[in-house]
Amino acid sequence: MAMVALKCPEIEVVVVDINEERIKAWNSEKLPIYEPGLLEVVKECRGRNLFFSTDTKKHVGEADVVFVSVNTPTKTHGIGAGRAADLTYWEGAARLIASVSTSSKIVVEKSTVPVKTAEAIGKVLKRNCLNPDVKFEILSNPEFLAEGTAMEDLQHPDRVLIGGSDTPSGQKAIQTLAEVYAHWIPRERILTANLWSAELAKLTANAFLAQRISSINAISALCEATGADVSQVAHAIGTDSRIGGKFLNASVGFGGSCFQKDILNLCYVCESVGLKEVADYWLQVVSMNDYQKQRFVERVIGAMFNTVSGKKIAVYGFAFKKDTGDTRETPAIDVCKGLIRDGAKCCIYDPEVKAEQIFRDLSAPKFEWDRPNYSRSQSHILENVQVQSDPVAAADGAHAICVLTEWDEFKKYDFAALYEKMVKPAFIFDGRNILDHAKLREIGFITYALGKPLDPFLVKGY
Ligand SMILES: NC(=O)c1ccc[n+]([C@@H]2O[C@H](COP(=O)([O-])OP(=O)(O)OC[C@H]3O[C@@H](n4cnc5c(N)ncnc54)[C@H](O)[C@@H]3O)[C@@H](O)[C@H]2O)c1
Ligand SMILES: O=c1ccn([C@@H]2O[C@H](COP(=O)(O)OP(=O)(O)O[C@H]3O[C@H](CO)[C@@H](O)[C@H](O)[C@H]3O)[C@@H](O)[C@H]2O)c(=O)[nH]1
Repeated sequence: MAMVALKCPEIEVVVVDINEERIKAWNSEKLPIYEPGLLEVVKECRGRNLFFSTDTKKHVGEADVVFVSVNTPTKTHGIGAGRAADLTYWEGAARLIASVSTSSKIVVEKSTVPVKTAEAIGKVLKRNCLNPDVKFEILSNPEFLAEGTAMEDLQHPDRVLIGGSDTPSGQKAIQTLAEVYAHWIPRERILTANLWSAELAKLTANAFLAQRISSINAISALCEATGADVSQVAHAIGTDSRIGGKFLNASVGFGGSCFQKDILNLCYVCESVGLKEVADYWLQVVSMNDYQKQRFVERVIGAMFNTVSGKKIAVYGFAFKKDTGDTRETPAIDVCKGLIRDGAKCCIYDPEVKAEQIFRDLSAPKFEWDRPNYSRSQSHILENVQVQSDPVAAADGAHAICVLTEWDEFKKYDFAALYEKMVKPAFIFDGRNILDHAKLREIGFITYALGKPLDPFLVKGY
């Protein structure tokens, strides 16, 4: 919405949220999320044609176009728990729109939703609006930005997708929204589709992207077993223009609020229409991701003589990727919990994630719909977690460093100095393959690089 305000000075944009704290932060110097370049844009537009308010009734009532971007998390209980999207917030927003509307509106689905949500929302809007002259046109306009690069993604998107109904009023609404984006996006990049295609395209895009990561992560395990190098394999296949080179970085696992949620949602939709085999196919992407996190934990414990009990392990990076403070579904949660379950003491450093957030994430029970064995109390977890604001202090007296986020600053650290402060043998487990492994070995570290030929120290029988 900040980008719309920036590019369309004649449009008044009001962001409303029921969360007062967040709106207060949006109106301050310290925004509620860290996203490079966002503060500058907000500062330029705020008070001009961009406003933040908790007065949902007033501003929704006055709007011609309402973008609904509320959260659509995975259901945690009831029918479809662990798979289906929880549409409570969406329905709440739709009821509010219906109750305050005195003029016709375009309602834009910006949240990621299951296919056919527009149909359900249409019914809620129609049945709850008291004024029979008010008409609602629903559009699906899924968002494809990635966190950490959001401003660049919004400024130069590969495409914008707008789905609407085939009726004349549906087509008119599509054109209205297309004109907003046409302020800065070339027309040929503004794609139109029917509602169901647009809704399904969003889930499919995330499923395909996540599938690439799970595929290369599966190959990373095979590389370690055979002496191949996953970076070389990824480069070799990525130069085939049919495959392409992006999203082939092997990692400790994908995280973020979207990939897992949206694949589970896709699987639920498949199951609901009787396509069990299709659901099983996509579910494997999530299972492979869980396997990769577990494999990393086992690698750490196995390398350190099968025991991490009482050992301090420095964890570098807690965010789910670099350049964000977001920790939703970050692989660091599962990895830290896995190490602590085996007795390790994790000392975590992340340049953007606050200590309260880390403690909250590690104390919350994971939604364990598929892993009943993990349902132990979380209290022992927190006793074994320390959060450090200094990476050197985090490594002081540690047996190992685990790199779990690809923050650029990690590459610049003085690892020789860190080595001096650590217990020997000192280990480094690079879950993002961002460090100079040859140099680390020269310093004396036992170095594990994901999907790369194993350090002789880690090979059985050495
Ligand atoms: N985060 C991303 O990078 C990203 C990218 C593409 C799509 N999406 C999708 O966008 C949606 C939102 O994601 P998010 O990460 O911003 O979630 P979020 O939980 O950070 O934010 C959602 C906000 O909606 C507010 N809200 C809930 N009900 C409301 C109501 N009735 N009226 C007004 N405000 C209400 C909440 O208070 C919250 O601040 C999800 O469907 C997500 O899948 C997110
Ligand atoms: O080669 C890669 C690329 C990414 N990742 C990991 O995958 C996760 C997701 O990364 P990314 O997709 O860059 O960030 P998100 O903000 O989750 O963005 C995804 O999810 C958004 C929400 O739906 C979509 O809008 C975006 O298009 C889609 O990329 C992160 O943990 C990354 O570290 C890898 O492990 N290897």
